[in-house]
Amino acid sequence: MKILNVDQIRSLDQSTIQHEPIAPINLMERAALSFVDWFADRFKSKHPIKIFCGLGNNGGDGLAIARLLLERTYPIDVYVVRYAPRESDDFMHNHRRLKLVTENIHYIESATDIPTIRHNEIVLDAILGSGLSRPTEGIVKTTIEAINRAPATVIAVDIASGLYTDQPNKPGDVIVEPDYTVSFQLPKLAFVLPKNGPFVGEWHLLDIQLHKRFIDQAPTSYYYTQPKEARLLLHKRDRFSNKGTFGHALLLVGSYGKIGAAILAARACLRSGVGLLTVQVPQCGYIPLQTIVPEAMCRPDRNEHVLSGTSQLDDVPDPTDYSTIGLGPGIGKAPETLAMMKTLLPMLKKPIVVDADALNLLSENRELLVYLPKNSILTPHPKEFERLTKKWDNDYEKLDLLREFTRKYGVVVVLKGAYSAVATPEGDIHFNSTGNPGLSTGGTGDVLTGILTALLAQGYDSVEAAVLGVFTHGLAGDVVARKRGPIGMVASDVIDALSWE
Ligand SMILES: NC(=O)C1=CN([C@@H]2O[C@H](COP(=O)(O)OP(=O)(O)OC[C@H]3O[C@@H](n4cnc5c(N)ncnc54)[C@H](OP(=O)(O)O)[C@@H]3O)[C@@H](O)[C@H]2O)[C@@H](O)CC1
Ligand SMILES: [K+]
Repeated sequence: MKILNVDQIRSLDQSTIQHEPIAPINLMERAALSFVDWFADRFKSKHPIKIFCGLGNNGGDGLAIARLLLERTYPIDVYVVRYAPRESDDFMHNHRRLKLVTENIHYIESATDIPTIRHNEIVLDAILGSGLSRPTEGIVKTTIEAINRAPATVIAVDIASGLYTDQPNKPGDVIVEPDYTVSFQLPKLAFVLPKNGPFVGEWHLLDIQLHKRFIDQAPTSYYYTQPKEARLLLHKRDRFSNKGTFGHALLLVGSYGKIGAAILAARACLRSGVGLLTVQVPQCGYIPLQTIVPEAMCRPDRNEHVLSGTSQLDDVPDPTDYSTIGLGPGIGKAPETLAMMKTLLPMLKKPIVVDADALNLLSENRELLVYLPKNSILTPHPKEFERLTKKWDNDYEKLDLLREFTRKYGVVVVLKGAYSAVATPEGDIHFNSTGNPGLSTGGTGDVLTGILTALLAQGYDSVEAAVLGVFTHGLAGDVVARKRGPIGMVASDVIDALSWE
């Protein structure tokens, strides 16, 4: 699913009006109706609802919603925040219609007009929407502060008032902090950026049938991976295939005290469809690996405690023996392991997966970055990515850094976190839609490395592997969280819940 910018959203609105065709006021009515359907489905008991409206079309939405809620016998009070002398046409139209059916319309011009909001009430925030052009101030700011202090449930219509759709807010900007954001048709970039968490809450999209052809043709570099799209990436298996068809992966993983990482990556790799798997671990990992993961072949390293590259069976692994390599989980940063990377990386010709301490070794030895084969997948969490690049001031700067890095080295970066971002060498960014806070536990990154290594070994293109792998990893996390709650889950549960259907 595409994520469009604020100008495109405005043009999409116009394109729908022209091509459907539909009158603007009827499009607003459709948006309000879908909002009220969503609301009535969720909030069955008729708690008092306070609807705060601005003077633009977001306010117009609020007024239309108020009328439709009244029709469904919800007790409503409307508060129009009069911050400017002019209202939008569709605001005025809905204002006239609402005045015909209720007297519960109040006007806020100064702080004393702001009502007390109680805990059993519901607040709808329709003060400012995607038309935000400057920080909130004056009576708008004071009203937002009152909403944020209130113990009520707050629902933002389209987007929280004061939050920019696709540009950074300044620290100290006053923005509504909703429990829910209910928006229309397409996600906004603001919804998937970590620092915006308090200003978005749980977000939902309502389909208001905006012009499909416009959306299909609109250029963008931001995407949000939906289940349907992820499923389309999955390769079908031929009845006559054999284990050779699905590749032979090599995992270079583990060190003394971190053999668990090796085992998790290996198990996840096997559960993600790899044909054959060889795991090279330091000698101390040989017995646990062979015992716990009998499906994998094991190359014990000559070194007892860390990976040095040379194995007891033969010398440095010959990359041409393998479809791909997964490098990093649990390897530590020993000089022997760095030496292994220095020997191995220049020998590589096909994309590999790089995670954890392999990333940290790369950030401490940046001259090695150029040896990463094109389209390799790097899976840093934000701190690791910061070490590879530099500190950023806000999430938008982080996205720029991501794009700069993937273009420069021709690699795919999976930046892990809520809505993990898959950044491609072409500069596109795919935000993931699955996953939950339960995945922030030791070992889940090792599981992801195993998954991505398996997909590359099976011949998936790197971007598709990253998008599908991250999606499926998050989905498995969601299945576990539903059963145990996010608090009770561990990385092994995620492997057990992996499903490739
Ligand atoms: N597009 C779609 O697909 C659909 C859109 N719909 C709805 O339309 C909404 C967008 O409407 P909108 O463009 O009228 O913008 P909105 O935010 O209501 O107000 C803009 C006004 O506020 C002003 N203003 C700006 N910043 C300010 C500030 N800090 N403090 C005070 N004032 C400020 C700004 O002033 P200006 O920048 O012009 O000086 C302008 O006058 C969208 O969010 C959704 O709810 C749905 O109905 C249907 C489908
Ligand atoms: K709003």
